[in-house]
Amino acid sequence: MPETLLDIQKLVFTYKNAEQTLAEVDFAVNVGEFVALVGRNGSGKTTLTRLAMSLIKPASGKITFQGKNTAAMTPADMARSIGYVFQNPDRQIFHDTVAKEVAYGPQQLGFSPEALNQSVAWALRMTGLTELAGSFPRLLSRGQKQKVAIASAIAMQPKMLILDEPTSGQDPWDGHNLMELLNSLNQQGITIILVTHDMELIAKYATRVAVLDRGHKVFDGTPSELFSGSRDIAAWGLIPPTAVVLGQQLSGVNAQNAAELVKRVMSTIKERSEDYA
Ligand SMILES: Nc1ncnc2c1ncn2[C@@H]1O[C@H](COP(=O)(O)OP(=O)(O)OP(=O)(O)O)[C@@H](O)[C@H]1O
Repeated sequence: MPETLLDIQKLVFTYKNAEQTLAEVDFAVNVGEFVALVGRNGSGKTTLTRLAMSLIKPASGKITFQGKNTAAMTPADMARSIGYVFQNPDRQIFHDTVAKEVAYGPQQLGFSPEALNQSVAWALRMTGLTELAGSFPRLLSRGQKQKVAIASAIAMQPKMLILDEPTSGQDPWDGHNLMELLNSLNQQGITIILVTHDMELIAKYATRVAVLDRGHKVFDGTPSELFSGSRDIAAWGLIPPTAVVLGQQLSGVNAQNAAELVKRVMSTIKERSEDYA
């Protein structure tokens, strides 16, 4: 039996003077999963993660973490178990060196000096920041700042990491490096929830995808189920990865005919880029 880490049941949330943002959402995450949380802008993804962190409280419904009800827990309590990485790393960087920044969280949690040193060294090593330990974080590139935010989160030895659109605004190389980092953290046992609009990343890295649409969870399954063509994902504001569209459009092409294959691939890519231009 997989062990449930985060269990969200029948969660309802409404911002003041607004329409209902989340409507009876059920969402459970097991130990070791790499779950993508997707959906069009305003579908409620960030709200759901903020509820999981106890940054806001639901109108009704229940959230448990490792079987414990989080209703009376504060964000500081939740930070012991879940590392949260904001979309904009500038929102969570305050100290004048990378090392001090990464050490702040575990210091607040009361790590012993030895555990603190070990944890900070591990977090810097995992994120490739060891050489930048003495650097001023605000002068780093966006990709490096994002890694500082992740190092700060993992230095607290969380069971789970929640990242809200960490690759948005990054160049493809930084985005790729970041996903490889998340993949290796996941392989080291950290459960991951990734909020993203990037279907290519989901197809490559996620073990499961949950789709929110106007505050309702409308899909929860594997990336291959989501992209199998059996669901109208465009109605949820999602665009399938290029490889999936190619696979669907090229079925029946004789793969031994390389020239024809290349021609069809190129024209499909061109059509898609015109569709979404
Ligand atoms: N502080 C707030 N007060 C009032 N309404 C809010 C607040 N924050 C978000 N909302 C509204 O709640 C809805 C869900 O927002 P949320 O940020 O959770 O969506 P999202 O799926 O994360 O969107 P995006 O992909 O754009 O980040 C939206 O309609 C948004 O305008």
